[in-house]
Amino acid sequence: MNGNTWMDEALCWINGERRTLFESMEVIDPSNGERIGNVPLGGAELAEEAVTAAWEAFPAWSSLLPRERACYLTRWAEKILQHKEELAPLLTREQGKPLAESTGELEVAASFVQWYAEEAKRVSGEVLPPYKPNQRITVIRQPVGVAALITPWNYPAAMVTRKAAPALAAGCTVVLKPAKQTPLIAIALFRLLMETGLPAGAANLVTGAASAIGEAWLGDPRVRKVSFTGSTEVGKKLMRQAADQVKRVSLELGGNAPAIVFGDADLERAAAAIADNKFENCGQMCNGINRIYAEETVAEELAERMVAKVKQMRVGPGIRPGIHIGPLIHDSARRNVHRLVSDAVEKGARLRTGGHPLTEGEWAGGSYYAPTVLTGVDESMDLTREEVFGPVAPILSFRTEEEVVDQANQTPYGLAAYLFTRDVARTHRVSEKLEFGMVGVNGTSLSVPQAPFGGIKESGVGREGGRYGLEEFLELKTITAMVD
Ligand SMILES: NC(=O)c1ccc[n+]([C@@H]2O[C@H](COP(=O)([O-])OP(=O)(O)OC[C@H]3O[C@@H](n4cnc5c(N)ncnc54)[C@H](O)[C@@H]3O)[C@@H](O)[C@H]2O)c1
Ligand SMILES: O=C[C@H](O)CS(=O)(=O)O
Repeated sequence: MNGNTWMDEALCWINGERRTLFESMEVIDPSNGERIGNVPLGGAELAEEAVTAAWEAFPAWSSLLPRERACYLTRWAEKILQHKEELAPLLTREQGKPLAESTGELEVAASFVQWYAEEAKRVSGEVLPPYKPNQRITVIRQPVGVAALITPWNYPAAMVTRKAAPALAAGCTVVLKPAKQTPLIAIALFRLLMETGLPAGAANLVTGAASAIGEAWLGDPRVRKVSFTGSTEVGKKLMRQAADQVKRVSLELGGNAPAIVFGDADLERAAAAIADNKFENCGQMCNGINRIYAEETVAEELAERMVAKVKQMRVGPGIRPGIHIGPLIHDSARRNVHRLVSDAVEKGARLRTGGHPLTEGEWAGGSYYAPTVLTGVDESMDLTREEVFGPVAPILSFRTEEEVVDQANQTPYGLAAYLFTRDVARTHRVSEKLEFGMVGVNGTSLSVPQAPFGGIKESGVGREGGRYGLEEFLELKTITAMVD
């Protein structure tokens, strides 16, 4: 099966069947601006139809034995891995990331499904000690109900499975809306899910107008849960809409991650880990480093090591072998990145490499930006407060541990933070003081199936991953019985 076949069948999935509409919307390849496909332009009506299918499927799906639900998920994971080489070019074409990153993302996507297939079997309750004679207090866990899942464009495969797998494992049925920039990989993953023989209606996918679909789902009392990954702005809107019916919410929103490099750190290790994180997916990662604080004594050496690494990175169409950095998702994202870099330079930052759009030759038509390292950055510059979401590494310097922890925490966001040091006591001291949901120490890899992923403050509520991610789709029920 080739990539075109996946695109030819780019339709919604409702009640186990493919659905199309007369109206459609285009999917654009960000590496050259060309149209690569069309998907249905769904709205409130289709959204409601999807909820009806999920609502009707819920009693049977939630009544299956956990090990039966696990079988569908295991088959789904196997199919994703079996097809990853065909799906990776599809992901790259609509999202832009290099082919190796797309393959890696599909492996991660499958790992969430596999992990939740196992975890489905471990949902259990508790028997509590009685307060009165002959009293039996039992706590059970039950699926929340129909769950609405809204996914972003930056990790369009992994975010689908990080939400859908725990929801289905818990016994929820789902309606999912992928981002308009990257619906094709979500549709392909759903096709594989349907091929597992999943009962009709247990999982439904709608593409189209985000706010119309969102309003239909948030206003529908049959939907009991919404799980969203994307911008803080949209997350807040969904939270307000969810309040009307007190729906459960999980929000994974923006970040402004600091990376703190202390003078005693292994600088080569720090530079490599920071560069890997910062330039992955062209810097479009919610837990991507946004501010690099280097202790004054090592700031210049860290900058030189970073610049040397960045200069070796090849920018181009992700589909081509040997490319390290693809295009940004669209031109307005590129304009935003350039606005932030220009503001920093105007306010005195030193451009060490990059700092401009790439528009000529092989870059023509795509939204490419030269990977950038800036030194002499300070807090007056907008890029230290806003999420850059692009291939830009801004380096600030600091003198004391107290000062840098305070600066790192000066943000309304609280998703991820990183620190590099050889001092074990400092590792614990600083990790505990950082006001973020996740802290990486001497490394930047945070997203694994077994660990909770998520933020505090305006970076979101709830967690994905691990048994915590499953809890998001379960309700506790206390049964207190008198047995005399
Ligand atoms: N946390 C993350 O992983 C993440 C992912 C993507 C974008 N972002 C942040 O968001 C910024 C803007 O990106 P974006 O505009 O694509 O994000 P976005 O929040 O607009 O989109 C994310 C998802 O929400 C949907 N959506 C948008 N408006 C909606 C509404 N009113 N109701 C229901 N669903 C709605 C989108 O269609 C998409 O599926 C980025 O620059 C970045 O800062 C963060
Ligand atoms: O961008 C947000 C994602 O959650 C990043 S990751 O796939 O978890 O690394």
